[in-house]
Amino acid sequence: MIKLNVQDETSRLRAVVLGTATSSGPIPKIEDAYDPKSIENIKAGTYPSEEDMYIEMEAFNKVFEKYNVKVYRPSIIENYNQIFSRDIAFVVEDKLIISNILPDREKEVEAIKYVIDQVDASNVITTTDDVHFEGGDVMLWNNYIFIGTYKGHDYADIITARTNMKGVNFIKDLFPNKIVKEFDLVKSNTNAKINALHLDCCFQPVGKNKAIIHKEGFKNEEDYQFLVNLFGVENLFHITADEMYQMFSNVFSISPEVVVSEQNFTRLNNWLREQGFIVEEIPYAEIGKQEGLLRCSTMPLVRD
Ligand SMILES: NC(=O)NCCC[C@H](N)C(=O)O
Repeated sequence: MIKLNVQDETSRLRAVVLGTATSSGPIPKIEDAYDPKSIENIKAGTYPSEEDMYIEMEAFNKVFEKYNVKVYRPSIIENYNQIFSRDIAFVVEDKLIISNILPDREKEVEAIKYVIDQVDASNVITTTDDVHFEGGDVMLWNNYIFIGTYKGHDYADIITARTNMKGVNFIKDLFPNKIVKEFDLVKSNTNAKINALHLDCCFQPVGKNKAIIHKEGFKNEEDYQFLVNLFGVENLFHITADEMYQMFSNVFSISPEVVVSEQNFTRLNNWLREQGFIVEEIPYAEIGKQEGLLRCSTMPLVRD
């Protein structure tokens, strides 16, 4: 049995699901892609190859090995993209909540069934189809659960909107002891530089009191101000639209001291080191072409 425990974003990681690039399938047709950065790369002929993505994910896996983290991989579904494990389910305290994910990605859940089966069934939470959330939008931070959402009336037409207010309220009801704070995010189906696909695409805490943030990813200035007040402006690393596009906020914490980051994120990696972090740099830019990066590729099960 796996004894789930996740209380925040950065405590020492002990067990994690890491997605897989194996048999991720051919280059999708534009009409089958579900984020603007993938579409851009399909059009430009620069969509990443399975081989390149495999190499990047193995580099990530090596870092987990180095830190003795138990890694679970999804079972392989032939020709199906299973890279971004973060979104398909997520752990809050001792509960594993199965996402109602974008229908195009639904089969990804089957591939981690063998992991779900190792969790006490009373701690596995599912919900009805109208309640939407994806793990990239959900973040635990001490007494808070932060949730990215999209409140526009055109929600159903926005393929980059993955968490609705029914999803936010479901989590609120499930964890009455937590303060659930939702953030209305800026979305674009067509321009990745103005698309905060999930909360972790424009914001993420690191260490014990710092965070990476893209102000313009938040539709309401008050939401951004809320985070400035909570973390303190001196503890925030602000990223530009281009840096959001490169996915600077989607690094991944192995502990409050150790952050896995992309090797080309020079400005961020220097800041992290100045703050005293150990930065484990790996290549991940090919996977980044699908509008997800390191946090998106993981689903933590146990943190100390
Ligand atoms: N948490 C994340 O931001 N996950 C990235 C998912 C990328 C994938 N192309 C998607 O659109 O679902």
